[in-house]
Amino acid sequence: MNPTLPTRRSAAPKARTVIEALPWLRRLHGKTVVVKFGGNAMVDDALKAAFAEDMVSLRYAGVRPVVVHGGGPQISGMLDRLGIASEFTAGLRVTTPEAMDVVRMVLAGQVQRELVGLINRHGPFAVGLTGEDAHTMTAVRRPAVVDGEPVDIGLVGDVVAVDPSTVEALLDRGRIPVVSPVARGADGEVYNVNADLAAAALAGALGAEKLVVLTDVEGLYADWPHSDDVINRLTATDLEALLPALSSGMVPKMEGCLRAVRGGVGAAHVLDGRVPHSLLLEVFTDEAVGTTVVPDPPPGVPGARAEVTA
Ligand SMILES: Nc1ncnc2c1ncn2[C@@H]1O[C@H](COP(=O)(O)OP(=O)(O)O)[C@@H](O)[C@H]1O
Ligand SMILES: CC(=O)N[C@@H](CCC(=O)OP(=O)(O)O)C(=O)O
Repeated sequence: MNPTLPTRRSAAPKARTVIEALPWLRRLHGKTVVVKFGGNAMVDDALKAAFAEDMVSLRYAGVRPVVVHGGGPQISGMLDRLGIASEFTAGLRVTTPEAMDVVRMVLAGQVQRELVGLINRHGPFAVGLTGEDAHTMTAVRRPAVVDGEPVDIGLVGDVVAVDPSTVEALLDRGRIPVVSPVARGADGEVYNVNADLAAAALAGALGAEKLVVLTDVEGLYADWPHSDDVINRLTATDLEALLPALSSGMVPKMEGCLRAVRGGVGAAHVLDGRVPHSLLLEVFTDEAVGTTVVPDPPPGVPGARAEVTA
């Protein structure tokens, strides 16, 4: 017998994986999935390449993937190199006009270009744009809220309107849009938008099936930083109750998940982007990974309670 041919025993687990994926493939065919790739998850070249491969796999599987990328650490690195001070308030960067130039340059000129290049190694799929392009995202200046009080943090915007038609036209042509979280203001300013909130706004406007947020932790920890028990699943109401207790980068991330499911997105998932292909595991298998936020059940239907696993 040829030793390189798979035996019955070795082929079975692979076949099971394919069989498990079939109902998910059917359910997600033609559906839009918005994937937020956080700057902290872009830790090495192999992970970035695996991410690009996953986007192309989704596309070949008949899903319409849209990427919204972050780049917080990359912006901080460039600001440091240029000797420009930077600080965060409630998870949002205090953005002076000088810092805004750097934000725009790093997001649109560096991080977005790199992801577009990595995806396009597999074919002519990725097209980069920012929220400014064709008025895709319009923002208004937003203060941060600290202890219930608004604090001015400069040119930071909250997306108040999304015109998804450009992104939809790209998806209709089989492209993979890669969107930088920079938005135009109706007041003529350009605003720095947190990428989680930009992804949530776009997912809602596109009527996406899922928002998937790839970050540098396994999910939402129930008692961070004291323990690493991950909350597996929670409803929008459960999450709303938790929001005031959250800190740093998790504030906009979970606010984004809440806005997405309240805005009509089927579910929002926070996954560990440091684990190669965790996205495919979430999308195409029964495996419960990371934290899933689901819309509230309709009145009269018992809802799933928040579930925590160690
Ligand atoms: N409850 C929590 N669960 C998990 N991480 C938390 C929590 N609260 C704060 N964090 C912090 O939030 C970080 C993720 O947010 P952020 O640094 O903005 O990542 P990204 O670049 O992916 O948007 C984690 O690395 C962790 O340090
Ligand atoms: C207002 C605000 O904070 N904007 C973010 C935009 C990038 C971002 O959100 O990147 P991550 O997803 O990697 O954190 C910033 O300037 O860092």
